[in-house]
Amino acid sequence: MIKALKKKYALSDQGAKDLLKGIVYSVLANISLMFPVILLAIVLNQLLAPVLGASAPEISAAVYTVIGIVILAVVFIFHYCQYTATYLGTYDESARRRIGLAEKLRTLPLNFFHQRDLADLTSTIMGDCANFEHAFSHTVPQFFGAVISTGIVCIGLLIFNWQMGLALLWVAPISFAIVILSRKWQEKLSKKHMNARLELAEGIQECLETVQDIKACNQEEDYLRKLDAKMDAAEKAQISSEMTTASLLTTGQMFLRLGLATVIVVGNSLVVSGDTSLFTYILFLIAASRLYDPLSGAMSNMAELFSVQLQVNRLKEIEKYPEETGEKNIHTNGYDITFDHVQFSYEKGKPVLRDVSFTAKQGQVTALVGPSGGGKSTVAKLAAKFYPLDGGRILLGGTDIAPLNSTMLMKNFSIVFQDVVLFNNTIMENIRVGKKDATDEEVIAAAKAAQCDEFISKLSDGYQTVIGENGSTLSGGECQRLSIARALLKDAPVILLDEATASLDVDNETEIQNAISRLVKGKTVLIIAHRMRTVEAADNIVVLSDGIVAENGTHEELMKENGLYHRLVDLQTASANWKLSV
Ligand SMILES: Nc1ncnc2c1ncn2[C@@H]1O[C@H](COP(=O)(O)OP(=O)(O)OP(=O)(O)O)[C@@H](O)[C@H]1O
Repeated sequence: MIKALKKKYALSDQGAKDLLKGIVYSVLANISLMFPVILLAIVLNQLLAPVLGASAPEISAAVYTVIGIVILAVVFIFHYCQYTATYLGTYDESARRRIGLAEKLRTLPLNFFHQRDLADLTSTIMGDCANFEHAFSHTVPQFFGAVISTGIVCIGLLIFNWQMGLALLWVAPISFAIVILSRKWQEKLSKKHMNARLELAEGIQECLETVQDIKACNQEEDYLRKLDAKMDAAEKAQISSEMTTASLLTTGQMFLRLGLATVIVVGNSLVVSGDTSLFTYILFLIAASRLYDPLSGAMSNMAELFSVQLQVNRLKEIEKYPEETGEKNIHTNGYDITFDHVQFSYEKGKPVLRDVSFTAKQGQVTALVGPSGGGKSTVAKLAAKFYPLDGGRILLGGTDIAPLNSTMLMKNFSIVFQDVVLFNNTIMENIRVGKKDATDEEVIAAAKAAQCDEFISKLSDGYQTVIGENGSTLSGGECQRLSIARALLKDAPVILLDEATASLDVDNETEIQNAISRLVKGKTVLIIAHRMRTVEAADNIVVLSDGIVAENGTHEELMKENGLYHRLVDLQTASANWKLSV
């Protein structure tokens, strides 16, 4: 049972045990609610007996009072236990689930994050987990509790008097069938609603991230119109899903109440014919009022369970995603990076790299140049094993990186990306990301080498200044220098520089390049730069065009070849003389 609950609702061992405990206490709490009904039937039977000329056992008011108090105590105890088992258990499980998800995300390959949409992931981690909290505290135990306890009571009532039992219960299977048979329909509408909500979340996130550009292009109206359309779609999907569920549910619940009419009709005729006692009749009338409430509740819970199952499936998708594996002990013979007939595509059928082969030697600077979209950044990312290849091999010091553990492999790389990522933390900690155990002195030395010291000293709190989300309080060039400082601090044997000096002015660029020159001594350096001037001194230049290596050699060799590289240099020289004219 615990295993089945674990599997169905993606629970931990403890979570499944707590849920089972919650269900058992829900059953007991529901059954305990029948005790006052039985006591009431007995009291009514005794009160009405003289009026109706029937006989009933004489019980004193004191005895009824004592039994009443005992029943109240039992009801209270079971409800208290149900409350603690379901609510406390659920919140503990919720904490475990969130921590588990975070742990899982930590172990997933980078590929996963490139495949999944950020808004979708946020919605699973935040929204779905909050929905689970509600479902597992207010719905799941109550549903199973109501179904099991009323099932037991129904069996008892059928054994006690099968005719009256049938009159009371014939409606239940039909009512439940209305809700169960429409499950596929409800699920389809819930899915539609969920997708519309996700699209809206993506739209809002995109809007917040690009608010500057939207305003700069005077696109607010157009953008808000599109966002409005997404809101309308989400609203319509929600109304349609909820209205359908509510209509089906109300139909089922109304049908259930028909049972009261059949109890009255059948009970009347059985009492009149003398086939049943007045006590039985009264008992079934009261039972009808008590039994249909939990059954109605169970039907509502069932509808919520259908929708929760969709979210559980999304969670299971993350939990099932194969974790980052691979050899953790990495042995390489030096740090040459070799691309050996590499083929790669982001989307099936759309090749981005076709048969790319070259070697970036240790102790040398290898530059990747070429027209935009030629595949330079992709090559740099593949060198660090961000994605699996479609064909060919990438070797680090003669070792194929495909079977290696990415996290361990990454220890050999210092990377400065085009898009700098900074955290909403102090400058000191943002640089320290490069080397967790670096001393303050080491961090400051790296910052000085990356020409950061000057602007940092002008900030009110110096290295302790908090720089806002993704360095929002700094300029593009300052962010880039921090990212270079981070790479300098890491001091790994392989250095990937993707447009590392793109946001710097000429003075800064020269100084940073001096710093980088110190950093790269004896290392394998793969550098992507659009300014040909930056790569003239490179030991090897790989010209990538349309996913293939078009040319390969030193600046002088490539200039002699008079091919694509030559044309790119000419173009840049021409553009250097370009002036803005009005
Ligand atoms: N995450 C991605 N998903 C799908 N396609 C992508 C992705 N990243 C890049 N591409 C595509 O792959 C091709 C190569 O892109 P890449 O960024 O490697 O080129 P690049 O030479 O670095 O370009 P640029 O000089 O403009 O930065 C392009 O056609 C691009 O549209």
